[in-house]
Amino acid sequence: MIELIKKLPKAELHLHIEGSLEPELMFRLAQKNDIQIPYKDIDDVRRAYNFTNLQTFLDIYYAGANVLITQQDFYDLTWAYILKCVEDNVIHTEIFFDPQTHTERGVEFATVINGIKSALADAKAEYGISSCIIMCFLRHLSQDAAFETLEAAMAFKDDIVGVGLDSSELGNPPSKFTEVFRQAKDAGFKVVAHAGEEADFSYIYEALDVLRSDRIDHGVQAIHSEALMQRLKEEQMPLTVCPNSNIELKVFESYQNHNIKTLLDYGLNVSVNSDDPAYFKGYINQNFINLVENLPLTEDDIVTLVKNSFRASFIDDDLKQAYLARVDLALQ
Ligand code: HPA
Ligand SMILES: [Zn+2]
Repeated sequence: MIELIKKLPKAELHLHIEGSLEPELMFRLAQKNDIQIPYKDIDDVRRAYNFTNLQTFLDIYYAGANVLITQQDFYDLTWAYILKCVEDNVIHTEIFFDPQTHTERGVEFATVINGIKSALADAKAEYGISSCIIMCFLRHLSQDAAFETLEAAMAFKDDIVGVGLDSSELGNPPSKFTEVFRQAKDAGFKVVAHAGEEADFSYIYEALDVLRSDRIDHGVQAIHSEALMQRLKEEQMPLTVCPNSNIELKVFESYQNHNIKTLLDYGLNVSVNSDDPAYFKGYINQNFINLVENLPLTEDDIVTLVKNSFRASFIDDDLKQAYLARVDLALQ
């Protein structure tokens, strides 16, 4: 099973680039940029990665992102993630970035996106890895702040495929951002939103009906509504599930209790993703491995999860078919 996981080409659809900042790079950048971080060494950092819910993680994640200052920093961050993609056989990746985490500290929008973009161009040239960029609005901030971010993004419209919604979910429902998502969708951006990670399934309905979401990030709380499950199945609405994240943030008590197999058996379009791999103990293959070691997933289930990652991606249909054929080829 583990051999199968490793040999299958995959797409990753739910990856926060700031969440791929490994402690080693965090230390190097902190030193170079003369930024204080509250850790004395790498072991100390790893000890701090002990979360009780989403917010306890976010506090540490935003503090870590403070070390990112220059375009080269964002390049190095992205390039380090690309090397993990090579290792894990990820051939297409759709990465999130949080512009407000950086612009609030005085780092220019252009600095961030140009660093990410040039690493992704090199990933294509060097390894043939395709990618796209999704910009997330921080939901703990106001809709006005999201509008400012959307305006800044318009200068990079061709570099950004979609907009998303992340950060503190509870108390910040999708409907807080109705107008800015309407404008983004009308401007031609794809729409995704974190919904039903910690908050209840009503947030998933809002993401679908109010934001006109093309995918739901996480979405695991859908399980509590039969009507919603039926709808997600009928529409084949993708859920980008992140098992390690859900365990580390205590959304489920253990891998044995994770509902991904139930969602899959129901006929939903679920995929496996790493979310914030530097913080949640592993990249995409490790997420798959943790699942197969704890749940009765079959080889066919693994293939379905992997194919779903391509089906749910924002690439054009021809490339999608080509990638699905590569999965079949790897199975021969
Ligand atoms: O899992 C997450 N949920 C919400 N916001 C986030 N920002 C990074 N990771 C996450
Ligand atoms: Zn996420």
